Amino acid sequence: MLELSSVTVGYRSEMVLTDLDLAIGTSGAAITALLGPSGCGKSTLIRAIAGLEPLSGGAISFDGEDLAPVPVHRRDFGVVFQDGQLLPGRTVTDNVAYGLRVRRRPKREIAERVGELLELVDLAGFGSRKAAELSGGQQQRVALARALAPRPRLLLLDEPLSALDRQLRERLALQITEVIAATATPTIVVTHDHTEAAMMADRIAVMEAGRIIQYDVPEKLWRTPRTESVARFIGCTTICDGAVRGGVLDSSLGSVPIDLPDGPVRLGLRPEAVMVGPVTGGRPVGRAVHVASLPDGVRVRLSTAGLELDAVSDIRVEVGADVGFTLDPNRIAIITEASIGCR
Ligand SMILES: Nc1ncnc2c1ncn2[C@@H]1O[C@H](COP(=O)(O)OP(=O)(O)OP(=O)(O)O)[C@@H](O)[C@H]1O
Repeated sequence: MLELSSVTVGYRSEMVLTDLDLAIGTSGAAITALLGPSGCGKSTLIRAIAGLEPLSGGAISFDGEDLAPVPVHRRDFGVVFQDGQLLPGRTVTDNVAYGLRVRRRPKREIAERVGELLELVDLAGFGSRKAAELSGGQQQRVALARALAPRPRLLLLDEPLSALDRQLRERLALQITEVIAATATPTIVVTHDHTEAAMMADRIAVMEAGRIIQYDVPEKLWRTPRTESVARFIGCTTICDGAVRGGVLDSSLGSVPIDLPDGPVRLGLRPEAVMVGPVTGGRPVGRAVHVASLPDGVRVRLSTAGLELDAVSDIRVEVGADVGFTLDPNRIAIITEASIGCR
């Protein structure tokens, strides 16, 4: 178990992490994503866990051992940064072997382990190539192999995919999770992309302004974001209040059956939770103010009940037309810390 209690870290007088608490299970190949907007302190947190930033307050422990007196190289944590930080003029083999050489492992063991890892990251046969001669995706796979070579007890990945193009990112995200599973290494991966977080992680810790505000399995995070800002961060573009009575949710955006106890609720709506259809009796109506044809369907911005609402559509919609819409109760997010108003 990695436990952070009241962790505070600052640069000069400005505090970046303030009283941050988080407990992460570290058995097997569990992957935790650290998700949050740019500048919220994700990299600072990873660096603090790795021992690269001193704490101004609080404590970090691993399996009950306080890490304060344990220097970086004794923590047995593997770290991969955004740009891999390989030794560019050295071979792939030298790079992967680096951590084993500094630990003075026998030559034969190093050769075997390097071979095993290059196989695992799909770079067998690349051992004698210079790191600088590889593509960005290949370099990140070498960095992953290098971090895993000494069998770390925790792997820390700081935005390992952010320098790569989207298609490659998705492929590499899956490959990284396979490698982590094969080596059974507990991992924390930093990302600002919630889809990437869900592709890779078993649990997601959402960070905002130097604190963890929610730590949940992905399904729970999508369905029940704790605050409006978490809801917006995971893609809800409209926040609206409603009330449940007798299994029916009523709001200014219509009524839908829902499996929730009676009482006021606050909804977060992603475009996928709002489906456009023809204007028929009983269905709420909105005016299309913007229409975009995306690869996975038509996205419509509706003006209705004094607010703007993003929706998806299977039918052709013209800007300025009135259309009907319905909420999909299975895709609505229910914000657990409620207050009143629609925006
Ligand atoms: N070495 C440093 N010296 C001074 N301030 C720093 C330093 N490193 C980071 N900061 C500041 O700390 C805050 C958090 O930065 P950090 O890199 O931890 O955030 P992040 O969530 O990882 O952001 P991003 O997603 O953009 O990488 C920012 O305001 C940043 O400017």
